[in-house]
Amino acid sequence: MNIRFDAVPPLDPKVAAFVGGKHAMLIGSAWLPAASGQSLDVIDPSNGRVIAQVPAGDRADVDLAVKAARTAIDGPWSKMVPAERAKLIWKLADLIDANVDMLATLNSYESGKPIGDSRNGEVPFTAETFRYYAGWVTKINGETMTINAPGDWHAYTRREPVGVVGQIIPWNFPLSMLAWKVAPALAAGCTIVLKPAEQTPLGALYFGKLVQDAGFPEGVVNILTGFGETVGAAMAAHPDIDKVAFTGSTEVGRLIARAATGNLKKVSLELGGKAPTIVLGDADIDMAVAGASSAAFFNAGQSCGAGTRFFVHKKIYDKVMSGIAERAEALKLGAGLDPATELGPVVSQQQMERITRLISEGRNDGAEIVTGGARAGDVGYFVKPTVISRTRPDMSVIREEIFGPVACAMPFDDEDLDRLAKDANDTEYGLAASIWTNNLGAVHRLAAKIKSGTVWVNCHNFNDVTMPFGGFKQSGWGRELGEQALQLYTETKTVAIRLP
Ligand SMILES: NC(=O)C1=CN([C@@H]2O[C@H](COP(=O)(O)OP(=O)(O)OC[C@H]3O[C@@H](n4cnc5c(N)ncnc54)[C@H](O)[C@@H]3O)[C@@H](O)[C@H]2O)C=CC1
Ligand code: BAL
Repeated sequence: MNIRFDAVPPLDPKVAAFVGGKHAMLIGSAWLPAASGQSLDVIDPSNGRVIAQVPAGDRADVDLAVKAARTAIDGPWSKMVPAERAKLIWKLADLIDANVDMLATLNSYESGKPIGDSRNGEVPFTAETFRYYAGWVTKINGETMTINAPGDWHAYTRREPVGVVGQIIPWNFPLSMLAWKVAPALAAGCTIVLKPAEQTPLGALYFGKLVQDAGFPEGVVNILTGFGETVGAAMAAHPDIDKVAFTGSTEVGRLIARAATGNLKKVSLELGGKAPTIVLGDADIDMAVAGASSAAFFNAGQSCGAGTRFFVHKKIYDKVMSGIAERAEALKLGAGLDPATELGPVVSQQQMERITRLISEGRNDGAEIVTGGARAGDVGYFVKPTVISRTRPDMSVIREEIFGPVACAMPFDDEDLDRLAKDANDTEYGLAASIWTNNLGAVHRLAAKIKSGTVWVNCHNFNDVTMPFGGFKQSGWGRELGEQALQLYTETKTVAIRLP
């Protein structure tokens, strides 16, 4: 399997100037180095080279950013009329669109994902998310109640911003994860301390510049770079942060939930997944093969909704498996910035080692490696798109979130929907699932039985800003996107008035 290294166009001079410039954190209206003076390296995952250095903040920087966010929520931000806030959020969306080339390049450079996915998918989705929540600002209403008590009463609820929110995001979708958190929080009237992942801080820092260009009051959005164990942990434990929102591993989600008990801050968590992909006997095979391949290989499998446990009816199993393997072998591997790349590197050496370790465990446990099964090349962090057959429910490839381009499959021969749902639910996770069939009865019965926040039918990894996304079981707490995300960032206050 060849990896193209020679087809990366030179960086646009404006992008090169930003990447090569001195990076600082946005705190209030100032761009500051870490109080400790420390920095961390940002790596190009296609070759392992350092492309930039950003501040490695710690608790002192978190304190400063929280103060700035507190001042902003007590100040001009809370006094701004909703329509004015909506205009600012809309303007930010327009600036994201206007800077699509810069943002897409930064996104693909630091994460390794194909530039087409950033340029045509993630960045437009980011802008759309801000536009959608700009629309909500003027529609966050309370209710009036009819009271069950003698006398005259007027009772109503108010929806108020939860306050200063800490938002900790991952590297797999650096810009859309930012938008899923920042946009509804701004719409609700909160102020924000945002921490991008240490692997992908550049897009978030450029976003900070756009926040300033849009004209947000100082301190409404603060952006801290640094490691999870320092900046992230300090945010989770901070006594003056009212809510923390996190996307990442279930392991860190647990740490955050524990740390947040200090001041009982509100917590929302979007964690791991191990999505079942159920292909029934009547499925359109071409559609299922294309969809299941994309479920496993999109974003190099670094998606919490990725399809990783394929349950395929025995009568079409060989056809589906050979179709997925054929597609895997045809994928063009290369740097994210090469426009022809279909599968980029995974984000880091650590992730590459984790993925290849799990593949080896699958092999040692007796699964069949149909294709792939190892690192690709010896430069950068590429993993061959891998198809693993004849897996068993007890294998670590089936139990653990792999977060790499790996499809694991097992056949079934009895279309007993209760049994299928039981197998699909045999995981600690419950984020997403997909069903491939034209049998409407089976669709609705399975959709009701599967314990996951999203069930896709004849599609996978389909997210829309209107559709709530989040997990059952150990996949998290709360729902992002749609109207439901506003509940994560608002408190309901009841006002009951006995009329004189
Ligand atoms: N649900 C999702 O979308 C994601 C799931 N993951 C899962 O996590 C696995 C490991 O990836 P990692 O990058 O190590 O995930 P992670 O959970 O360590 O990192 C995600 C974010 O959490 C921060 N963080 C790390 N430790 C923290 C702490 N103690 N307190 C507060 N914040 C902290 C990181 O700096 C980053 O911003 C992946 O293989 C995958 O299974 C990773 C990224 C996204
Ligand atoms: N974490 C939400 C988007 C995804 O990983 O699929």
